[in-house]
Amino acid sequence: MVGPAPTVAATRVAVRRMLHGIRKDALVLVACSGGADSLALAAATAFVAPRMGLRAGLITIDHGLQDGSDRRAAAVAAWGESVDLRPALVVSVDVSGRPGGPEAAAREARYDAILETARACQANSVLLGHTRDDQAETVLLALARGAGPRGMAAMPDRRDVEGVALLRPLLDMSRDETRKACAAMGLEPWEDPHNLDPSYARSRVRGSALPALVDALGPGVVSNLARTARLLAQDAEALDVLAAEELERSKLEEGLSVAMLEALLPALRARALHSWALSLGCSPAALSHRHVTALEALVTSWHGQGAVHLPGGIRAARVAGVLRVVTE
Ligand SMILES: Nc1ncnc2c1ncn2[C@@H]1O[C@H](COP(=O)(O)OP(=O)(O)OP(=O)(O)O)[C@@H](O)[C@H]1O
Repeated sequence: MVGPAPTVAATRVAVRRMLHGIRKDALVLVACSGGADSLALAAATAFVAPRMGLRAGLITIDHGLQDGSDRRAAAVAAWGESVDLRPALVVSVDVSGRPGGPEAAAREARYDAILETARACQANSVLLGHTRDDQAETVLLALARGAGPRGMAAMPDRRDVEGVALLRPLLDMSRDETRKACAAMGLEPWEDPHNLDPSYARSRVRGSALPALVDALGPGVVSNLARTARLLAQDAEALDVLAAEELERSKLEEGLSVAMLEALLPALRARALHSWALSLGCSPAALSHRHVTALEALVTSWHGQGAVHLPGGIRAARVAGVLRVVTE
């Protein structure tokens, strides 16, 4: 008997590993754009989930940004139904009026819709088709933007967002492998024209910067960048635990002890201040490196005068040796 092509088998193994331990009665949703990565992922899930006693459905988002995007989304959902991914849902999103560039706005609208839909249909996990190549591109972009170790830690293979687990089983596979898996299954992926549009930074990284690095340094660059993300994620996790302990120690009734913060190593101080700002209600998306640097300056400057404006209308100031929220 001839088994599946190696790339098809690899996607199935990756999905099986990720789904291992998920509650049997739970619904798993695959987020599928119709592109090669998420199509290979959806096909693998359709194969693996019933054999593991799990129910799996599909969600495809119509961003409404291209002519015919509604027809394409409907075709992806119809394919999902045909392979027993049920429910197979099309969700249309409005990307206008969101902060950031068009790419960021579409991503934010997509994640909001995916999480909302998952909760509405009581799916506690969503599978996403990011590959090693996506991970390498994210690391390069974060490096070039000075996003620091947190940004370069890129995408975790698992992240829990208020009761929904976002799972990325294909992070160890290459885009080339997902293309080959689709071809081996006779599936025709959709090519997103945005992926080639040089007005998007990620497209330029995908189309020129990363291939140039591979040319200069060899094909191992992609997996090395992905490995960098994993190593930084481990470091970030350890530092976050330490910073949380220091933050607790620095807490006073009316704010944070400046003396305690000053005594911390810079990496721990920045993390503690970041967590503190989040605990005050700043949104993670809006809280930038710039805000944290300004908070640090407030702590470590000789006079510690002035106030830092944080997202969400929050103002922090140093008042008599205490970093506190000020309302005046
Ligand atoms: N329109 C969409 N509908 C549903 N899920 C999506 C959509 N766009 C992206 N996703 C999910 O997010 C993942 C990453 O998408 P992104 O566009 O960043 O990468 P990609 O490499 O182009 O992925 P793909 O080849 O699957 O489109 C996809 O694999 C998919 O799981």
